[in-house]
Amino acid sequence: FAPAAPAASARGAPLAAQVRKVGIVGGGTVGGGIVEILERRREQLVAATGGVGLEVKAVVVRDAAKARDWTAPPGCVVTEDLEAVLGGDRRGSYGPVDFVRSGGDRFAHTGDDDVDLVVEVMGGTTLAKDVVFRALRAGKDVVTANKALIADCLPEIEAVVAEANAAQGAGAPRVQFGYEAAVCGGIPIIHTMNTDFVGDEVTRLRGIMNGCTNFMLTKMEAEGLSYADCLAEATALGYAEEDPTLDVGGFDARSKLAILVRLAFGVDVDETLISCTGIAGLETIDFEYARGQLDGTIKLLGVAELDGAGGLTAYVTPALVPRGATLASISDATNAVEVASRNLEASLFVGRGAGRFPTANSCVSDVVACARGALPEPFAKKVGGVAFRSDFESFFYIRIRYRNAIGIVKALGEICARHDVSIDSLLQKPHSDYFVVVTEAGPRSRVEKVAADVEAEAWCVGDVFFMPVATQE
Ligand SMILES: NC(=O)C1=CN([C@@H]2O[C@H](COP(=O)(O)OP(=O)(O)OC[C@H]3O[C@@H](n4cnc5c(N)ncnc54)[C@H](OP(=O)(O)O)[C@@H]3O)[C@@H](O)[C@H]2O)C=CC1
Ligand SMILES: N[C@@H](CC=O)C(=O)O
Repeated sequence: FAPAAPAASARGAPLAAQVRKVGIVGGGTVGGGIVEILERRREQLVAATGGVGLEVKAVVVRDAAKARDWTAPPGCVVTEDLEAVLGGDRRGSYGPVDFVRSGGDRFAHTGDDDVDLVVEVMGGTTLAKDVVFRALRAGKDVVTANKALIADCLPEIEAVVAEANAAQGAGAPRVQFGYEAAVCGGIPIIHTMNTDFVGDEVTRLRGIMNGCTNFMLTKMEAEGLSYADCLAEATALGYAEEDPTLDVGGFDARSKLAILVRLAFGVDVDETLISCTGIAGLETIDFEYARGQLDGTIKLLGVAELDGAGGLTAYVTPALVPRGATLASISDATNAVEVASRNLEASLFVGRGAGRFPTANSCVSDVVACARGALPEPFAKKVGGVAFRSDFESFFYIRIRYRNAIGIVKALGEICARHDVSIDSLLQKPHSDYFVVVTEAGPRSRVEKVAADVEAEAWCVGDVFFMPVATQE
């Protein structure tokens, strides 16, 4: 596939010498944004692709009769029929590239209308998997924002991309797979990890990887809004997943972390083995202790680090973040990823992690790279010899609600001693039903045992909540 040199249009902008026919599966928050950007930036994108026009031929939705907050461009159908996008076989070729002038600067194909680039932005891991795999097997490039799907079956996707390329035959273009939007929305972290760290050795990744929950935590802390109100607002703004349990349960961040682990460390980790705690257990009192007693705030973090002894730990959890740490200042739907590495030492990537245009922007970047035949290989090579460990070490914050009794501190001390957990400090706001224990550094598994034993005490009310205390750097 060799794009021809662009000609100039009457308005001075380059004209499409060839056309990539794009089919989008999903016309919601992200899909609508992609349609809008491709239309708004049509001429500039022809220049960016080196003369290849991007024509959206079909947008597949669940309910074609539903009113949309975006407009289908001329020549594009909005349909419930997946065949409009998946039909046809593009193996070995991108098909005819002839076009005729059809009005303005828009060009239409004289040949078949089979889509040759599929953008999957419907979400889910069942039908979406069929869409992605079928498209790849038919020799179509695929761009997706679907981290749940990638984390769920990354090795399978890798195999299907390889299979699709083997079927292309000598001299035929590569079948490309792009997923920039799948991790941290608008931050170009996939491209960066795939290209800019190849000569480096990453030792730690730490970040805020879910926009919905960061938006919620920001609102809960700053405005004292309820969990339910914050989630409703995040949903209205297009940040939440169709099933918001994925956001608030930490699972969405876990999927993103699993993908980054592969790119940064060359290790495939079964994401279900990654310790994952969401934000549902947090209470107003935790923000009060974080702010008042511990000079910090609370963020949902994804962390992955080498332990220096051939092991890799990874986890998703709310964490107490010191006020002076960079991550403490990341608010609303913004995401941030800190990367510690041997050559670059400390790098920080910050940007919008969710929402229509930040996410659609990443999809469009992938579409343009596909049109230029320039998407890098999707997944960094695997390395051997790194063992994944699901337990991890940290200082911990443990919040306990209690009813008054004699000997609580003694009992707590005995429980901690039993599980080899060393107490750094005991904190209590005056006249509070709660107290907080901050531990010295130790494994999470021991703190979990302390929490279970405390919950069994007659003076303990409800569940014990615990989270790591993040380091400043
Ligand atoms: N929103 C965000 O900020 C981000 C989202 N993502 C990912 O992007 C993907 C899409 O998210 P988003 O746009 O927010 O989701 P939406 O729920 O807003 O949109 C989903 C779209 O897919 C369509 N759809 C769903 N099921 C089917 C089906 N069975 N057949 C045909 N069409 C179907 C829906 O059709 P209909 O409209 O008719 O119901 C809708 O148009 C997800 O994988 C998500 O994780 C990634 C990064 C950020
Ligand atoms: N629900 C996700 C959307 C982007 O990935 C989030 O809030 O981060």
